[in-house]
This record gives sequence, structure tokens and C-alpha cells, in this order.
Amino acid sequence: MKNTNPTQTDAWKKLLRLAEKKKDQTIKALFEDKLRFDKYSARFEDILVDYSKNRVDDEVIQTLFELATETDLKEAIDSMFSGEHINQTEDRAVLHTALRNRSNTPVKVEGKDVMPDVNAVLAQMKEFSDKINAGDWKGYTGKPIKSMVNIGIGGSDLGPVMVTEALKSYQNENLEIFFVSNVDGTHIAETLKKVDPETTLFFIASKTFTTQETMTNAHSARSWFLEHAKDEAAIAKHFVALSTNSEAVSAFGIDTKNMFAFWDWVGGRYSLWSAIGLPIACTIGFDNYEKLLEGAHAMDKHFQSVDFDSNIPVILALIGLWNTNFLGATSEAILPYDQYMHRFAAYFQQGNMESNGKYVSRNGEKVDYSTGPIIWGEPGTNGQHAFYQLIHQGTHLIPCDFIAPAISHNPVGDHHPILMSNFFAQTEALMNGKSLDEVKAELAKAGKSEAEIEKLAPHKVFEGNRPTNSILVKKVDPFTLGALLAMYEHKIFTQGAIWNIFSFDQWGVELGKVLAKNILPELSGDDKVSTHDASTNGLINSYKAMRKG
Ligand SMILES: O=P(O)(O)OC[C@H]1O[C@@H](O)[C@@H](O)[C@@H](O)[C@@H]1O
Repeated sequence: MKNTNPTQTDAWKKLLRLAEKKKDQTIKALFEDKLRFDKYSARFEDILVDYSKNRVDDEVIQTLFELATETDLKEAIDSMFSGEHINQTEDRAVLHTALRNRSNTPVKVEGKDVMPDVNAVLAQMKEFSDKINAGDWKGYTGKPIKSMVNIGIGGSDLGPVMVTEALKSYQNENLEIFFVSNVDGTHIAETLKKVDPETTLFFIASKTFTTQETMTNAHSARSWFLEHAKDEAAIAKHFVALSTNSEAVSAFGIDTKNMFAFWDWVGGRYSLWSAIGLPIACTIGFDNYEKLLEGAHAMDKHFQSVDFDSNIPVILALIGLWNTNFLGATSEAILPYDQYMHRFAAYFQQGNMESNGKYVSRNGEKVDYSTGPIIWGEPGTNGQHAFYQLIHQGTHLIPCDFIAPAISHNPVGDHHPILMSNFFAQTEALMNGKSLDEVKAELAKAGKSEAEIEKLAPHKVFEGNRPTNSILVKKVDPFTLGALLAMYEHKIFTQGAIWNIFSFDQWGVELGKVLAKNILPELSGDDKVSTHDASTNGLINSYKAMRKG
């Protein structure tokens, strides 16, 4: 991967000039071009991506493509897919794409094709998930598994939670799945109240198998289980490990024949395609899990082979970059109009913010431009009644992605058309707004006096011109979800490549972990703590006093 400061490219400089020149341009006015929707929307399989409601015109879009070319994006994409060690600070390849490489073409890491190992683990996952689904995997008293508990955090939690929720309508009705991530004892305690040790399977999901939260929860689950089973031999029937660390798995007491492996070239936040996806395969069946992989693979091929001007992840990345670096946006909202997708924004919060939340460039210097935005969001229409006020009339520019299915899994009465009317109305409102004249006319029509109109009108004006993408899919099925996930992953990759940062490490999560380990022993005993700053000492000592008194 080249090491280009994007701000030094001709395209970046031109984009700065264009942002200034076009600062009064409105999206609404850009729609005088009757072909705008056709030009600025793209289809991929059952997905339509409409990016026409952005503050971009042909000149801006072309210059953004020039930026991608000048920063050697094509070369960066090829480096990732070909297994180069693009995660340089950890000296690792980045090959989640190999996990879903349904074409099965060789993918080499240090000269060795990884596909035989990938396929072997997939075969192991199929065999296991088929047994769970058929009720053939029996617990220590001979009963089939009914409940599954995934114990993991971060990338070992969010992907499986998000996908099993998004594809809940594909779930085997004989099985329930729970997720325990938080080290707060409440999470495991409340979950264990709902399950029966005789019919529960625990997935201990941790790439490193050293993560404090996960190991603490795993040990509590193990103790709870043994209180009931009273026989260590029973653990083999109720605990499986999803990990890269076989030594730590054995040390925990899980037989490595019940371990599903993956490799250091799979980043935690990109791991739902690996053995970390086993709870997904067990919940929705292996065939559906395979379709998820197929959808992602189809998007991988698109990203790898299609020219930038029709490459969906590249276009979305460039528009996001335009909003961030040239229009001043600092956050992006992801708003799925699909209740099943309620963890989608949370999933890409990690995907985006852990990948591109970096202020150091690939040459080790502090960047002087913005990198990854803050990602947030909730499903529509709940968000509308909570935070859309700020999106419509606040002082921040919040570009939004609206995502919705044309066909609902639950066609109850007229719910879906009502939901969709909101989906369409929001992006229209955000673009067009409502002018002072329109507001005044409306108030006059409602019989308000001149004085009342003058007083009220400014509060009811919507400036509009707020950028949105609309992503309309036929149905949220496994293939489409897989493609959507890969689309966002590659958007993140593209932005990281252009921002010249390392998107696949996460050093920023380390410091807090280390300090917590130092503090833990200080919390026991009665001694006053004085090793920290006054605030931290004060807080720790107050905590101790509160527990005593
Ligand atoms: O899967 P394990 O190793 O338990 O890590 C879980 C999570 O830990 C965090 O600190 C981050 O590094 C995440 O990227 C990772 O997904």
C-alpha cells in the first residue's frame, strides 16, 4: 500500500476549491437534472443504492474518483485481496474475504493457500450446526440442545447478535439464542435464569481467548454448569470454543476437538464470516449461513473488479469522505427501517469506529484532516420520535443512510406501507426542507394572526439540504444481508485507504484495559488508594467507603 497524504493530492486541493465554490448549491436545485436519479443510483442484485440526495454534482464526483486514483485505491484493494500484510502494525494479512470466497480460488498468505483450512472449518461448522438443528447433539442427560449462549464481546459478539437478529425469521423455532458480553454480572446472571443446564450449549467466542470480560463470563458459566452437572466430563457436550488460541482453549478445559479455529488474519470486527459465525449457522441453519457468505462474496467480486464510477462501496466511501472532509460532517447515522436490523448500527459502530478512529497516519505522523466519523443510529421509525429533531433542525450536518426492505417478513395489516411512507418522507424532507414563505402561508391558512405568524414562523422553517443515501433492498434475506455487510466493510476499507491510516489494528482499546488490570487489586482491602491522580484516588476511595457504609 502506498503512503500518500491525501491532502497533498491535486484532487484534494480541487475538492477544497469546489466545496467553497459550491457552498450555496442545494440538492433540491441539483434535481433540475431530470436524469439525476438514474445517474446517481446503482443496483446490485436485489439492492438499490440511491445516492442522488447528496451535495454532489458531476464535477465533485469526478474529482472524488480522481482522489481515489491519486491515492492508489486500486492497488490497496488488490493488496488486501492478495493477502499482503496490510495490517502493518500487527504484521498481518487482512483476509476476511477469503472466509467467504465461494469461488474457492487459491488465496495465499506467505505462499500458502488458506482455502483448504477455511473449507475444513466450514465443513466442521456444517457438521456441528446440522446436528444442533436436527436435535442430534445431546446434552449430558441425553436431551437435545434447546438454548445456546454465546459468550464473547466486541467482534466476538456484535456480528453474531446483529445477524441472528436481522435474520430472526429464518431461525429454527426449537432453538433459542442468548448473548452475554458485558462483564457486569447482571448479564450472565439474567441469562442463566432463562436456560436449563441439561439443554444449553455455550459458545465461548474469543479470538485471543484472553479477553477479561469473556473469560470471566465463561468461568461463571462453567461453574454454574458444573453445579448442576457435577461432572467435568459433561463439559464436552455443553461448551465449544471459537478461537485462534488452542492452548488457552485447552487450559480452560474445552477439548480442542470442540474448538472451531480461525486465524490471525481475521480481524475481530470482521470475524462473523469465520468460526465466530457458528452461533449464526446453528440458529438459522448452515444453508442460510452459506447464503450470507455468498452474498458477501458477490459484493467482494463487485468491489474488486468494477470501475470506481460504478463501484458501490467506493462511491459510498467517497461521498462519506466528501461530507466529512469538505462539508464538515463529524458523524453519520445508519437508520434501518427494519426492526430485525436493530443492531445494525451498533455493529457498524465497531466496524467503522474501531477501524477508522485513528489520528496517526501510515507514516506515523498526526493527520491534519478528519478521519472516521462517529457512527450511530436506531431503527426507524423509533429514531424519528427521538433524535431526528436534531438531524432536521440542529446545528450539525448529519449525513444519514436510510435502509429498508420492499417486502417485510411480517406483512401485518398496513404496517409496512406506513413504515415505508416514513422512510420515503424523511429523505424528501431532509433534502427539501420547508421555506419561510411556505411556513407563513401555512400559518395564515390555519387562521393565525400576523403577530403569531412572525413569532412562530422561524421555528417551523426547515433549511433542508441535508444529505442522505437510501438503500432499498427487496427483502432482508441471508444473501442480501451478506452483500450489505460486505458493502459497508469495503466502504470502511476505502475510506481508511484514502485517509492513509491503518484500518485493521485497534491499539486505542488497549490503554484502558491495562489500567483496569492495575486497578483491580486496589479495589480489595481497606487501604486508601493514593497511586493515581486526585480524581481517580477520590473515586476509588469513595467506592470503597460506600461499600463499607
Ligand atoms: O475476540 P476477542 O479476542 O475476545 O476480542 C474481542 C474484542 O476485543 C476488543 O478489545 C477489540 O480488540 C475488538 O476488536 C475485539 O473484537
